[in-house]
Amino acid sequence: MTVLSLDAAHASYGDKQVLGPLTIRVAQGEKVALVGHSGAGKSTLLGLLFDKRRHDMALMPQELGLVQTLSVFHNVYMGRLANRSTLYNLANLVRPLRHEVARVRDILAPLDMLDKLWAPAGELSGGQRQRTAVARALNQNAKVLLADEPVSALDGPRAEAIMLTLTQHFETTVIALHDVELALRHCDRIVGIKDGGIALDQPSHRLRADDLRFLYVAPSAAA
Ligand SMILES: Nc1ncnc2c1ncn2[C@@H]1O[C@H](COP(=O)(O)OP(=O)(O)OP(=O)(O)O)[C@@H](O)[C@H]1O
Repeated sequence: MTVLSLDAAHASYGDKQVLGPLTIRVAQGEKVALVGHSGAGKSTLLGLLFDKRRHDMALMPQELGLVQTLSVFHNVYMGRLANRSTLYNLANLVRPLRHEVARVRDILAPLDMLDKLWAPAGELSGGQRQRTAVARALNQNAKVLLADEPVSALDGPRAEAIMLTLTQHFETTVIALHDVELALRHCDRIVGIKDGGIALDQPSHRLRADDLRFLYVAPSAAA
């Protein structure tokens, strides 16, 4: 069953077209990696996919979207805002409820972030901010994850562990990754973006890192 699709989609910023025409289908259960040079259009493609089904997908944008003045607890809790009433959310913002704190603690513990539960997001390192955004996505009631470089600020072993967590937790994932080795290890389909279009779309088991090298040669002047 197809859970995400675009048909001859385009994206422009001002009068500059940066993506398309582009057609893609993502089936339920697929773990897709978007790879390609910086500026190829991966984030733009994730944005188009998100616009198709905003209501029931978890999104981890590259800039993370954390509220800097709020604690890690509050930022992670926000993953569930849409599932609760405004009154409940307000009450929990002012005085966090014990079971909500327990749920967030359970998510943060394996991410090694428990000691930062009440730290403001603005006082975290880049890697800690990324793990907070991962926790917020895990706290969302969603089966599909769209993520833009979710582990770029993390060291090797932690990046591996979090990629494993994300691809196991969410039924379907589309993740933009600079690290092609990580993409090949954790995703079952590789979609290579080049100059605003799909230049490669293959199962990971048929590919090696060398096969993806052409995606990273200098983009054309139009990109
Ligand atoms: N807000 C914007 N205004 C104008 N142009 C933009 C904007 N955002 C992106 N672009 C342009 O659109 C193209 C695609 O950008 P996009 O961010 O989708 O690439 P990307 O593959 O995600 O890059 P990276 O790997 O560096 O995140 C680039 O040429 C970029 O300069």
